[in-house]
Amino acid sequence: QPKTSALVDDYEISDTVLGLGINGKVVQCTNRRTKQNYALKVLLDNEKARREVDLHWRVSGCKHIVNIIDVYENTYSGRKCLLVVMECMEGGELFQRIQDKADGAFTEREAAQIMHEICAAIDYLHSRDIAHRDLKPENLLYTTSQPNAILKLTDFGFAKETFTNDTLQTPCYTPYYVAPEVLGPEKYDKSCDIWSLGVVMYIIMCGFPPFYSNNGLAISPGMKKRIRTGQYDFPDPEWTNVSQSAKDLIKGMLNVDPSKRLRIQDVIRNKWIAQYNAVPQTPLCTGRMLKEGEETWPEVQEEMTRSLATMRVDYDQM
Ligand SMILES: O=C(Nc1cc(-c2cc3c([nH]2)[C@]2(CCCNC2)CNC3=O)ccn1)c1cccc(C(F)(F)F)c1
Repeated sequence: QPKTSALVDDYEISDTVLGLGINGKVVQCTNRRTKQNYALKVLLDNEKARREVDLHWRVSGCKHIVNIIDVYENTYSGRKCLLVVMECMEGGELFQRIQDKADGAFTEREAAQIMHEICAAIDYLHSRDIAHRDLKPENLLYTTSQPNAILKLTDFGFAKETFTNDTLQTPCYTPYYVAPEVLGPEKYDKSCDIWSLGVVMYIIMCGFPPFYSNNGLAISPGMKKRIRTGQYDFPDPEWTNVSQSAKDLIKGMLNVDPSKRLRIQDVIRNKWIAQYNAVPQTPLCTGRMLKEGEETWPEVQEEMTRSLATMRVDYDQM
């Protein structure tokens, strides 16, 4: 039910560009009446954009998902656009906030609390049979730069419904000739999100990614193999003081076999996440490592983007 009145009657669009999404550009805008700032995502109206908006709108009520305020369907220079007005996340990206902390101020307990927030968003999606499929650092934003800011997930450009047509799965209806792939190929889409959760948690705990290409290319053949075979470790000294339960949780999320990988219910029930307030306040070196790796951070983002693209293709073919 997008509005067909002109967005510009209600909002003034600023030329402050907040970022580029998969399907469109994000700029700041201001409500003419309330003078409140919002983020505006401009999408060319097509099937992909309709799916993004529809899925995002469905889950917009979750506390840890960026809320949609309004959607307009306007035509600009003869092109139909979908204009998505969202709450303005003024706290910036997750890893920028961790990097800006004073040295030694970021502890394992804070890391657990952050993971709890991200898991709440993924649990909200997966329990509604929606997979995000693009969970990565630049899609995790804070509401404000205050200490009590809330972390939220954004960009539903690759989100997908994962309903397994379980009507066929109940024994009385599954005709013997139904091919296995008809019974729910989508079951692996959710495990994409769990793998991403594992990578994000690994970086939160130490400030560098578990997988990286060592020859400067965005994705070296070696890196793809290391991801498929789960070749990563917890190198000292950065990981020396990190709890075993945190390491075990990461192992469960980075399991190379998607069918053996933890489900979101397993993750949020895990003690380290469920009782994040009881996690030891061990200082982590994340902020320092993020600062040291600041110049190569765009490559880390690029590698994660490519790994996700490969995984989406692979899982769609399973
Ligand atoms: O980005 C900001 N506010 C924001 C941004 C978004 C947002 C939506 C999407 C994105 N951002 C990205 C940008 C490129 C990286 N991926 C995410 C692509 N896809 C989206 O769907 C939503 C709501 N408020 C912001 C606003 C004011 C100040 C600041 C800063 F803190 F940087 F000063 C940031």
